[in-house]
Amino acid sequence: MTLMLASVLSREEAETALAYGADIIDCKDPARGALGALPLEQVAEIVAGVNRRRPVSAVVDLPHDVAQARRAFEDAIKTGVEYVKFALPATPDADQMTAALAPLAERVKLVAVLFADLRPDFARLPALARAGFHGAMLDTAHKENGRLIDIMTVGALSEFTEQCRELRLAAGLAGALEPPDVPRLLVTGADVIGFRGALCAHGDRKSALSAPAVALIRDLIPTRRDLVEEMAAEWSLIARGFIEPPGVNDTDCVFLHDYIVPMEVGAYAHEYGHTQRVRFNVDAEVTRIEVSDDMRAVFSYDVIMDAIKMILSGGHIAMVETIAERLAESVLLHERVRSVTVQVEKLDVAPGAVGVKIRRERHADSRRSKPS
Ligand SMILES: O=C[C@H](O)COP(=O)(O)O
Repeated sequence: MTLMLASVLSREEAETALAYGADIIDCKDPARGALGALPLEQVAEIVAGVNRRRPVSAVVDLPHDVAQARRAFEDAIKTGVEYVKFALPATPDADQMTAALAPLAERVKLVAVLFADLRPDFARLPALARAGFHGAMLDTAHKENGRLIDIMTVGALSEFTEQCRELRLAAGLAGALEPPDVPRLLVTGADVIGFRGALCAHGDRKSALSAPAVALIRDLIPTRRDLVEEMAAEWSLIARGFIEPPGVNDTDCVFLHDYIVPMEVGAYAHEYGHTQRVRFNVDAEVTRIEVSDDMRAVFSYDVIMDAIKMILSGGHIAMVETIAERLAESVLLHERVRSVTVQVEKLDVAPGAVGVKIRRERHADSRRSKPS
C-alpha cells in the first residue's frame, strides 16, 4: 500500500493533514529549502499534538562530522518521532557516515534522502540496507526546476523502487509533485509519496496547508479500506438491483492515438541494433465517475504514455505481440480501467503498416487490484 506523507510546519497544519487522512506527518520548514529542519522544540510540539494517531517524521541537518551527526540524530530521536530523514551526502564518505548511524536504526526509522536533480548515486543503497536503514526517499533539491517526474521517467523511478524492494528498503518519492502525477507514480509501487507544495494553496509550498488540496491528494491515493468499502457498497447495490452491474453503459474511453516512437523491435537479425518507427493506438475503457473538472475524475492519457516509455526503456523487443501484452497489462493495473484495446504497428517494414491489435479485460477477481 502506498502511504501519503504530508510535510507540515506546525501543530495546526498537522491537524489539517490528520483530518484529511495523511498517513505520515513530516515536520519540515519549507522556507528553509527542500529539506529544511524545524527547530526541535517545534517538532516535539507537533509530536505531542499528533499524540500517536499517525507516525511523525523529522528532518535532521546532517553535520559533516560523524560524532556530531550522531548527537544531532540522538536529539531528534528524543522528540519522539518515528522517522528521521536526512540528505545523504554526495561525498565519498557517505558510506562511512551511513555505517556510523547504523546503531541508531534500532531506535528510529532512518530514511536517507537522495536528490533526483543532483545526480543521485544509487550505488549507495546497499550500504543503507546493510546499516539497517528503514528506507530511501527521492526528492528534488531545486523545486523551481521542475517536478520529480520531469527529472526521472516513471520507468527510472520504478527501477529505484524495485532496487529498494530487493534491498528491503522502503521507497519514497517526492519533489514538487502535482495532483496529476499521483496516478502516474502509483504504478511504481512506491511505499510512500511525499507532498508539500501540492497540499498548499496555489501549489505554493511556502503557503499554509489547504484542506481541499490535502483532501484531493488523499483521494488520489487509494487506501485498502476505501476499496473494500466501495466494493462492498457497490456489490450490495448491484445485488438489490439499484444500480447496473459494471460494464453496462457506465464507461468512457480514454485514448492515445497515432503515437509514433522509434524503437528497437523485430525478430530478424537485421532488425537488431537500430530503431524503426512504431505506432501505438490505445483505447482504455474506464469507469465513469461523476463528471466534474476535478482531478479525481481523471484517468490520464499520460499514464498510457508512461507505460509505453517504460516498456521501450527495456531495450530490444522481438515481437509486437509482447509489446501489446505488456502495455495492456500496465494499463489494466489502474483501478478504473475495465478493458483496453492496444494496436502496435511497425511502419517501416512495408508500404503500409503491419502489427497486432489486442483487447484485454480486467479479470473479475482483479477488478479492484491495486497498482503494485
Ligand atoms: O517530503 C516531501 C516534501 O516535503 C515534498 O515537498 P514538495 O512537494 O514541495 O516538493
